[in-house]
Amino acid sequence: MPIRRCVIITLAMDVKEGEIFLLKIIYTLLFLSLVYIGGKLFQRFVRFYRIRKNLRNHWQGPKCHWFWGHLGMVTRGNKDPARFITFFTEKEKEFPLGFAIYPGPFRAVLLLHHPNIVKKVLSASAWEAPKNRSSYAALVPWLGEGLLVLNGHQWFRHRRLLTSAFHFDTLKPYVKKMNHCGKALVKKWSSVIADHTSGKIEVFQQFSLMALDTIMNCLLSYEPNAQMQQSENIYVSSIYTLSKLIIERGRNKNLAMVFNFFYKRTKAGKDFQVNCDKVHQFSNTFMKQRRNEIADMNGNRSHFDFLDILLSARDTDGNGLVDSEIRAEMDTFLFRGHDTTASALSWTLFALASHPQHQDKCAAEIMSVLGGRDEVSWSDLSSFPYLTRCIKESLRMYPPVPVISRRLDKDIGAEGKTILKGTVVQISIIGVQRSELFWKDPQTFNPDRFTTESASQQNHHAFIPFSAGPRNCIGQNLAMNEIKVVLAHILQKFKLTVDHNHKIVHCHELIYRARGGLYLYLEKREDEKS
Ligand code: HEM
Repeated sequence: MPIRRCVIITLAMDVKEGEIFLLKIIYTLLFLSLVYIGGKLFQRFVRFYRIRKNLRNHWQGPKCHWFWGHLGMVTRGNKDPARFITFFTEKEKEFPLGFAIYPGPFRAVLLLHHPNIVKKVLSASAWEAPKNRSSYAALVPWLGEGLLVLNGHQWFRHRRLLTSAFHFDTLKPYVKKMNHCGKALVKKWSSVIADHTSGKIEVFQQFSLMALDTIMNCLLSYEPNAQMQQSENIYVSSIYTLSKLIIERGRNKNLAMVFNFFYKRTKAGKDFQVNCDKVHQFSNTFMKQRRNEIADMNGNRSHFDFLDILLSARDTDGNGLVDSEIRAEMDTFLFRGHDTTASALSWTLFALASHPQHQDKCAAEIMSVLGGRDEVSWSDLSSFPYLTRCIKESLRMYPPVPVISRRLDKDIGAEGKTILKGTVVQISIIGVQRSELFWKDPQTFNPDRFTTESASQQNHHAFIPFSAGPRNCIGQNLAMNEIKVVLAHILQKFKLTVDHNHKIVHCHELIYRARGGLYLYLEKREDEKS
């Protein structure tokens, strides 16, 4: 007798009619669930097969293993961290539009570095080309569902509610706070060097703390004084621990660490959770305190910052953001608003230190505009054309965010090719900005690429450090203002030179940074020595 019939008969001997009926329903549901899961898996496989076939037929890529693909080519924990940067830039001659890579048997990614195709993807609506959430997976437990990772209607709602926080009227009073933090940095650096001697500093760490002071001061009207007391402030030390843990997780050779399920069980994963809790506690407490302040003053608060806007923003139905959404935005903006700016400041100063002729021109421009004042005003910001060109050239060569990722939700065609719905696309900002097809001598630092005349002849999507289209960087004006103010303070006082004994290891870890630090020598400017 077949086993199935035998089981049914045995069951039938012990159970009543009603129970048999119930069992039949359970078995049917189980069977239907299996069919559903199988169908979904089959559907996914068919979609992946179509995408892979399209990529194989129309988008060439570097040679790879027939089954494992390029797994191992860009491996985690690669011994050469600069490999990641070169990987994005060196394939351009071979594949001028972009190329496909297969990081394993069931994954396919299309890397784009041609401005015309990049334009098509970036100008697609946020629904047609949503963010690829898996590229932000490690950040989500910390940052929550903020603007950076949201998609669809939620993203649209948040972006609309937050846009007024970056209008010029809101940004204007921030310049005073930027001056304050820039001056504190100069004071700190002055103490590093004794008169007529030179001092060595690691700029990434210095700018990171300064940018954190600035962003918290601007957005929350709170100064943690991170520049002076990094380890004493729980919030500051926690976000440094979190960044460090995320970077270490990215370097970890153990592939299982990609999955939150395994990572959460490790010591590092538990440490990560403890620090996430501390950061969230800070944001929650701060938010509640501000609510009380607003209530105490019957809404008559004298200053209006980002947090005030978060708390008071209402959509057309009169609904505002709930506490968890406000906290996610606070955490997102404080994190995203400091590390990127610190990277931009570090690389610009490095570029100027490597090219003294440009550094001197910037310093002369700053001194002529400020005329001895030690405060940069809002109107001064548009009076530094040479400095602005140098900053842009640095953002071209060393984009703080070198790559961004999308998962297409519709077919997109460009340059005679089609990218199918469902394809994961990586836009190589660094590849576009160092393309030999669009930039003459792309590896040379040349600020004159950004004169009004040269810029007008350039393909607009060949320079996208802040991305472009509906999901461009909401904080770009704030960032540019801060970079100008801080560099004006530094270059007015100091002359910088490169430490040629220290090898610079370029890498992409959360942002474009130098592994092991970026060291420069400081010297007081001649006119400052007297
Ligand atoms: C030099 C400094 C900066 C650079 C190079 C930069 C670059 C970028 C890039 C490339 C994106 C697109 C990311 C993607 O599509 O995945 C982006 C988005 C974003 N940036 Fe920035 N950023 C900078 C400064 C800032 C600052 C100061 C803030 C906050 C005050 C900020 C907040 C954001 C947010 C919230 C998004 C997500 C916007 C959205 O999806 O609607 N960024 N940034």
